[in-house]
Amino acid sequence: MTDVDTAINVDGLTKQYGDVRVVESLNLTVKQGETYGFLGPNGAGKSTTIGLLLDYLRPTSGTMRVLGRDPRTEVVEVHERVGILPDRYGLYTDRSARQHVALVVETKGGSDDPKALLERVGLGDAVDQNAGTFSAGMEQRLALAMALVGEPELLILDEPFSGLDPHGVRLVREIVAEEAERGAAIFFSSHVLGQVELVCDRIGILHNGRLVAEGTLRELRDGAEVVADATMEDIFVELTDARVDEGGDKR
Ligand SMILES: Nc1ncnc2c1ncn2[C@@H]1O[C@H](COP(=O)(O)OP(=O)(O)OP(=O)(O)O)[C@@H](O)[C@H]1O
Repeated sequence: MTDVDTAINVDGLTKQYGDVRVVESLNLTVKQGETYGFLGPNGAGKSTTIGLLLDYLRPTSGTMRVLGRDPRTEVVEVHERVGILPDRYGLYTDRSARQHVALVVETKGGSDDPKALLERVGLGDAVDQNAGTFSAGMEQRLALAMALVGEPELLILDEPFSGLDPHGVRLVREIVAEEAERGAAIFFSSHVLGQVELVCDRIGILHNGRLVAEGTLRELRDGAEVVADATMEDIFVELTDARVDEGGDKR
């Protein structure tokens, strides 16, 4: 597969802190236009992987390509073309939602209408409200609007359902589907397994920094020795618990 066909390509990626490898020999490919769910228990290494892809962190070893570019040497080009919802983001308490989105539009040199993007994420009534007055769910919706600026070729979303009520969860799922329909690749981490099951083309399960399973829901079901109608949660528990038992400890 050439770089043109791949949104993300990771080869032998390792991140080590002291003696502890939090991401270990990770190989991962996300195709153009694909929706890929990146799952794993708390501390599995999902945010670290995302941090490496976006050059927030530097790997110990391994190579990466994001939209054909090396994030270590071409970070500006990568960030221009990727819509990012990080796990932790800082909002300006004294700036409105509109100002936040406008800032991203300006940075990316785009022409999006901030109000339209905010309406899309359900913040139509809070366009000119300061982010300092926002609830956690409203902050998450604003961060998503910022990620959507410029119709990015790739969306990297770290826990996009975090803090959202059921309406918000459904909205994010619909937005992910719409973005995929437009042709964007979407790589997102999540613990909301029912939603992952509904929107992802492929799913990767990370455990203790290693990819322990990858494939379509059907392929994961077949590989996990679970019943035929097993849910994503059944598969997740089976795959990640088994590994803990094998290893004997849960770091
Ligand atoms: N700066 C650091 N120094 C040492 N260890 C770190 C550092 N940053 C992260 N870790 C460890 O790396 C591991 C992976 O963390 P990471 O945040 O990537 O997990 P995650 O899969 O995103 O978890 P969660 O689902 O809880 O968000 C954890 O054990 C964490 O304690």
